[in-house]
Amino acid sequence: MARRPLPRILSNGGAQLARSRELARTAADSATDVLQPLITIARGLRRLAAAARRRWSETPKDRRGALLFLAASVVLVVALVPYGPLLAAVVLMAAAAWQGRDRTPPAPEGPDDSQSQRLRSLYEALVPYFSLAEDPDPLYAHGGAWERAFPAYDFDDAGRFAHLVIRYPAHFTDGEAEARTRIEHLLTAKAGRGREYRFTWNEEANHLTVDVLAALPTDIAAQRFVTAPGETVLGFTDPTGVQRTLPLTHGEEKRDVPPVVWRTGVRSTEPHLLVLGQPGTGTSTLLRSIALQALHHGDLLIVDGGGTGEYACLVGRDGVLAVECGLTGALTSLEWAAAETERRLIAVNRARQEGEAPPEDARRPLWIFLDRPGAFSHLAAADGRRDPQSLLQVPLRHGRAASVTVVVAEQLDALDGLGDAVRQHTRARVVLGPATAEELTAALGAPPRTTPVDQVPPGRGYARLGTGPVHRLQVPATPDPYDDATSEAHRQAVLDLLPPRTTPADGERAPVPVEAEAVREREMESKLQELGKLDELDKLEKLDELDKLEKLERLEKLEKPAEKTSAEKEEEPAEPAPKTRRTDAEPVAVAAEAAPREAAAAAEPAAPETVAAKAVAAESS
Ligand SMILES: Nc1ncnc2c1ncn2[C@@H]1O[C@H](COP(=O)(O)OP(=O)(O)OP(=O)(O)O)[C@@H](O)[C@H]1O
Repeated sequence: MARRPLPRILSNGGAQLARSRELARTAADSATDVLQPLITIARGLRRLAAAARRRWSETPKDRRGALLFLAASVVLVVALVPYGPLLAAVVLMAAAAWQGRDRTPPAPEGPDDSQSQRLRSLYEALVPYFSLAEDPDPLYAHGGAWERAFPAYDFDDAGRFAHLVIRYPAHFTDGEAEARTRIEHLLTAKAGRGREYRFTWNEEANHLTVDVLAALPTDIAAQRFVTAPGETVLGFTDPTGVQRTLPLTHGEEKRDVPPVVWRTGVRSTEPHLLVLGQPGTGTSTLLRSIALQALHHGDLLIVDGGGTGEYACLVGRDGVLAVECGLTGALTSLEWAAAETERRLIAVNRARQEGEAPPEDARRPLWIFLDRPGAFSHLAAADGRRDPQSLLQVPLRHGRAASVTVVVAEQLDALDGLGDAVRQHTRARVVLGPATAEELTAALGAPPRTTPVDQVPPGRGYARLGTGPVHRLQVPATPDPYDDATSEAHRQAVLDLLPPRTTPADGERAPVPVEAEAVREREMESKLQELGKLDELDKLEKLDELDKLEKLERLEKLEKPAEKTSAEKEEEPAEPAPKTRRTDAEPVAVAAEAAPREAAAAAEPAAPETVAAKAVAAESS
């Protein structure tokens, strides 16, 4: 059956409604202008009537008769006098017009004393920078008129500058970064530190505009953002920075907030991301936020050099191929990722040559997250093994065509330790936490247009996509749900976004019947006694049952490899076992973590995952 088109109001209703609203607003404005005298007279009549009513109610009852008589006499006289009614109407209208006039007191013109004082002292401070000895008509001179130099200004309730336009002489070298920076430093100091300012230099008009920026919202929790496939929300920024807003829910409330959206995939010009920041500034949180968004359309591989278990909530989730915390696991996974990128490239090229669409398993986005690669590089160098960063070359170079995206997070001071490939190919950059203008320029490739401040909340920083502008950024709160310090609302928000677990998490076991569990626990305790680890029992009491069992298993693991000779170790297969998750029509369950884990345990006998993780943390601390 042929489908009937929607009524026009529904198909392009948005534009029509907007136009109609605009027309209605214009008509209302014009009508208000034309009818202004009538409105004033009506308002005046209302006020006169109210005054008459008040007078009547205030008059004592015994005098009301006399008042009524007086009013009636006046009406009679007016009626009898020639042109009396006409004159009375004119007088009444005039009185109403006078009473109905707009009585809002005009805003006081010009600044008050303290504001004038501020403007004058700022003017005097600028004189050495903007004056020239041989200038015949100086705009800036000691004791000169600040009114000419500051054509517009605004103060906040605390009496500090909120907005300021500064005129400067044409001879000022506004094209030189150092000259501008000098002025910006001075203005930041004079206008009050601890606030963020945006400086807009209008070189054509010789104007500098200074705006104080409001703090970015820190109360936005993780949630399903309304974005297209291939779009990732890094965080939120100023409304002037971007042309789009995202509808968000905040408890019961709904609001629109301007996002910083990063586009990945085949058409992206900045297909990989580098996140930098001081420890504790929220880099892992940003990676977790991106991972939760990426999981809707793709598969993830997470390699965590921080070793603090920040990604434990993702282990075994549908779409999460692996979460690696040890060096061997990291190397194995990244080797697989490099091979998978090559496989995808070949598949895509073959499909193109045959004039067909690339196969689904070469198009499904694959995300590689590498948190703190520097820690692994250090370990690998100490152990004489390959630097995991070198395995990122292929995904970084060819990832775009193969729908492979790399996200690297590193500490700001370790920027130089990152490999060339990482630095060259991560054209999307984020810096979180306090950073100097020089550090920001080195990391982002351009200075921010706003003044960095020393005290910022976690998740606050700057983002730059390719050669675009530097945006202020606040990452949505996406805490580790297993962290005790996480609030219940934020924990639930993250848990709601996690896909179901399809494979047992690494180290997890199927629920053990209660009896069997008790037997295992007895076994464990006797084993600990044998090992002379009785003091450990105190600590273990605090853990729940499963944790105890897990610990026992790790102890067993620690014992076994120690018995092997190094020759035996070399004989063991170190062959990587790729954890492929096929995404074509016949999905195969994630080739569970077990295989690579076993390979990892075999190839790295003296350092099982947790030990390696602790070592990494110790190395880096
Ligand atoms: N956007 C955010 N909103 C609210 N809290 C945040 C945000 N980002 C981080 N935090 C909080 O700040 C703390 C540190 O965050 P996170 O662990 O992500 O930092 P990090 O830079 O990875 O630090 P480290 O390198 O020490 O792991 C955590 O308690 C986290 O909940």
